[in-house]
Amino acid sequence: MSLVLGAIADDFTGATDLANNLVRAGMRTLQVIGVPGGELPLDDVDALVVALKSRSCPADEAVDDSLTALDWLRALGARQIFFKYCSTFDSTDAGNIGPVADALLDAMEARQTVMVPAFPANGRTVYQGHLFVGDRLLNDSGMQNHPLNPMTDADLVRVLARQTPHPVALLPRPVLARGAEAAQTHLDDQAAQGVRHMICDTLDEADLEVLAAAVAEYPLVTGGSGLGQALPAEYRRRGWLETVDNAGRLAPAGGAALVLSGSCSRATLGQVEHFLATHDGFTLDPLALAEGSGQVEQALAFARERLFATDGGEAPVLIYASAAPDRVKRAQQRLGVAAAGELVERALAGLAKTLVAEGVGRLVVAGGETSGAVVSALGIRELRIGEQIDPGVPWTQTYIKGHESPLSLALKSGNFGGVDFFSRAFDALREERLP
Ligand SMILES: Nc1ncnc2c1ncn2[C@@H]1O[C@H](COP(=O)(O)OP(=O)(O)OP(=O)(O)O)[C@@H](O)[C@H]1O
Ligand SMILES: O=C(O)[C@@H](O)C(=O)CO
Repeated sequence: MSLVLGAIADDFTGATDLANNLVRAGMRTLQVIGVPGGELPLDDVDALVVALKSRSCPADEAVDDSLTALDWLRALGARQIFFKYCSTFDSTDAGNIGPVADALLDAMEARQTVMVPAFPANGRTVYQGHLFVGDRLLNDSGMQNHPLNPMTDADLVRVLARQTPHPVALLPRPVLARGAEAAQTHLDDQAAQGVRHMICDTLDEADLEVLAAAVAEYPLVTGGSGLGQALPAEYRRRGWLETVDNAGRLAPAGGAALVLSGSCSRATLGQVEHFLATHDGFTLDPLALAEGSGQVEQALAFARERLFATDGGEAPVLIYASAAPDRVKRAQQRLGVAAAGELVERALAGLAKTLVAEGVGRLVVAGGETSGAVVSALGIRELRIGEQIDPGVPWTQTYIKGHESPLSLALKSGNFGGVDFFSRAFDALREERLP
């Protein structure tokens, strides 16, 4: 069968999150990093997810990269295109969700798309167009302090209207409650009135199923990974997708275990604190990195001593720049937002490169931008998606040039994962190795 879904994700952890849900719904899924230059083995692939780093870059760059990915996916015959962004709608008034969605619609000559950021399994729901994280409105969820794209407005119709010159409207819950046909009729009516972008209410999995049934034949859908969980059943119903066993099997894992965290999201801060209660950690500080005070070398020495010394144990260690909002703000005021972020990303990416070359084989990275930097530094082009650790975060595997064994990699979105995620992730992988 041919490629069913081609997805364009605006960051790395977001791509993995979507790929994870597709695998769990039975689609054999390959995640590629950027648009690949050469041939890919696509015989047994139902969905391809292209991971871009286009969430926080200038809008014109995000548009160019997304259009390149679109051309490639359409040339491979993808039946539907999915523009994946964050379940917390991470963007600024300059974009990039609106400009990218508009450019994709134009290129596909499609009249309308849906915006479905909700991921109920992770507490992201939308009601009356307002995005909630758990029981908090988006702007009161911690996302108002995001280092790169603070989200200070939970009304997504209003947020998106600032990013596009085209009309934006709502597909409200009462319509969804009447089923897929009612939803379709509402979407059609709005399209006939020239509404290009439909923000969709979503309270639970049942709403996602209704939405998936209503939009499975749209050329372009957009949103979080929740919609990705519901679409495969619709593809199967239409005879586009075979049923396969275990779409996410990986090879056994090995090598030293390391966690790198550049995420300052609330969930990550809790995970860092929890991990440090029982494991060793090393703090990176952007101000010290800017002064060139040798922090990266110290972090390397710290990790080598614990991971590779002959009497070193199996215990994972953590190197992190994750910090509370006041510390992040202080660094940003001194260095600038982008420069502070880049310093940290560069340091963590460099550490990943060196330590993987020296024997780290199991690596957890926290933060979407951070994951992007690490994956680029490691030269990773493709990831096979495996077992889920927590909703939205699977183990993945890839082969690094010059290494015999695969690198097992978990890319954790900032706000995903239980409080014990960092230690539990490795337990989950170790269990997989038991006979
Ligand atoms: N102490 C710090 N001071 C300033 N910036 C920091 C600090 N620590 C990390 N950063 C930067 O903050 C940004 C965090 O973004 P990142 O996408 O990695 O995490 P996140 O937003 O929590 O994750 P996600 O995008 O998956 O939700 C990165 O650019 C990182 O380099
Ligand atoms: O949708 C989400 O919340 C995540 O997949 C993500 O994009 C965070 O970077």
